[in-house]
Amino acid sequence: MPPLARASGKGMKRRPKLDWRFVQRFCSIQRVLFPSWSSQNVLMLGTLVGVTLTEQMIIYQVGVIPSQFYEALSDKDYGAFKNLAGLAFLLILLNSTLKSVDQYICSLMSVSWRKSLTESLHRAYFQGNVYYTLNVLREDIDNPDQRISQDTERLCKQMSTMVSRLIISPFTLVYYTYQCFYSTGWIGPVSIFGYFIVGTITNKILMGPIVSTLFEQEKLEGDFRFKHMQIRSNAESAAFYRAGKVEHMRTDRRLQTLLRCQKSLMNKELWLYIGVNTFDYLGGILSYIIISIPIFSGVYNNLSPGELSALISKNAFVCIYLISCFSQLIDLSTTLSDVAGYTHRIGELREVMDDILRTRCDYDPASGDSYDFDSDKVHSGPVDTAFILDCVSYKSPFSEQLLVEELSIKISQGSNLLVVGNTGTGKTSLLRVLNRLWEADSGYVQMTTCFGPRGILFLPQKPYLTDGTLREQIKDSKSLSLSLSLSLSLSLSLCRYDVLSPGEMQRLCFARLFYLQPKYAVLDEATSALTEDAEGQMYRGCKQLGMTLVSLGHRRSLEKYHDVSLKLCGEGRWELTKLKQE
Ligand SMILES: Nc1ncnc2c1ncn2[C@@H]1O[C@H](COP(=O)(O)OP(=O)(O)OP(=O)(O)O)[C@@H](O)[C@H]1O
Repeated sequence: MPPLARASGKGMKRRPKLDWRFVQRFCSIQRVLFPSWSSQNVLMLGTLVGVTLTEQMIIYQVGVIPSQFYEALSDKDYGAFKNLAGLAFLLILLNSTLKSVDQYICSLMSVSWRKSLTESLHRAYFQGNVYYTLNVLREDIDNPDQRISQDTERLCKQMSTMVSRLIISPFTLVYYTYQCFYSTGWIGPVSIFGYFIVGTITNKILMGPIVSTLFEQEKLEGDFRFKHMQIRSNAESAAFYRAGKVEHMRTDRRLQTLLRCQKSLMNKELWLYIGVNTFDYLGGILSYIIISIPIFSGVYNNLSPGELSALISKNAFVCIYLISCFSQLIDLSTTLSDVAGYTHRIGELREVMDDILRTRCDYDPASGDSYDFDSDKVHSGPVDTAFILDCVSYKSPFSEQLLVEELSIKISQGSNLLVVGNTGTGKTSLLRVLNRLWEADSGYVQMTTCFGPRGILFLPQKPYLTDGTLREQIKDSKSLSLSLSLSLSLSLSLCRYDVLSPGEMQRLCFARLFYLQPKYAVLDEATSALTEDAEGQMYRGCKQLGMTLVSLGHRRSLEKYHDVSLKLCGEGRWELTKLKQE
């Protein structure tokens, strides 16, 4: 099967836009945020609808109070004025409380959405080897880490700022359209709807280029952060190379590219802001134009000046509020363009992760299940065998040249295998194929023993230590059958890569192995940083614990711990020889 990387169509990538694809990706994200009617997010949204509806009722009451003030003042009715002032004060207090509760629920929802979306992305990212394929083999997805951490957070925040305005819009639009029609006849609602349609079309045109530029800006933001992370995690090596000057230049270059993109985004946003602000101010004038029509056509000629001012005040409120409902929707276009950019980035990541899972050769399209190396489920085969390779050919993902051709070998209990060969001949790649990180080009690979303590463990060339205490790295020190001359005590709180020497890290990996005591240990130059004495101690330890070893290495000293040698000779050739035991 061809490597996944070749399946990734770099050239087929479409520019992210506010299109049907956006709608599909947005809806698929909503299904993650609102998985069922009884989910917490749905309940929060329901509460928000309740709060905003009550808020709108109060706003209406507050809005019509000025017209009642006009009436009370023109009638010089002190009692009515006093009651109105008290009522206005109470309503305003209630309104501000409800508005704050509304904002509070929106913030809570943003956090809750982030939790649901990030957890769902994590589930896919850490399933099988998706994180490996995504970071190492796929070129079509930039900065997955940034998409999961920053873009998700921003998407949820922007959506939460939109939600309370959006969910209430249908109610306010219907209600105020009716009120507007009641006061001004058909001319009011028709002109306001026309104004909204023109505003929406204009903003849609202005938003187009913003979505793709925002997408690009987020990519460059990730690249810039990655550069700093690279320096942070390789600070010592960089310092030995005196790489400060070069790295300074390269990091500045990334910053400049990012800032150029940010400026271009701002230039595009300027036109959108001009559009949005023009529609906002036009909206303010439009309400008076609408009200003027029945007044100048003599509809209200029979009213006294006091009644007319009260009516103008009430009508003005209704029209202005309806226009402001539409203006708010138009204002959302800047937020919507952000939401579209982030939706595309997260949607694309989800699609690629699904694709990786689907294209795995162990994926069963009928059941949707995939063979999981983390579980105890393994292909059936002889009990005393770890791997069976039959006519296996493999190559690196971005090359057409086969590293090894038609390799047939059985790795069985008690037969320790040493894999040797020049640099780049495909030794580690063989382990990648065995571990199903890479798919073989042809042939048949079978792992007949489970991965884990009772089965097979891999010790990669570059030791992997997670965050946590030293004890957590090896689980417990009690089973160490060899004294590990680690210069660090077990109380060390954080065991990071830059604290331990490469030799100490390799010893720690062996400590893990001695603790877990697998049946098979696959060691990729696992003792390259140790002295021959220490190497001997480690290998003897493994043998005492009954492990069968598959080692990769250049040292001749390794031969005495193995029974068979597989030499990779380059250009696809290989040789299998029996080793003489001392
Ligand atoms: N992720 C990758 N993407 C593309 N090519 C890769 C990748 N990893 C390794 N290769 C290429 O595959 C070839 C074999 O690499 P491999 O790591 O198997 O070499 P090796 O025999 O283990 O070498 P060494 O003795 O230095 O460890 C090399 O040419 C390497 O550049």
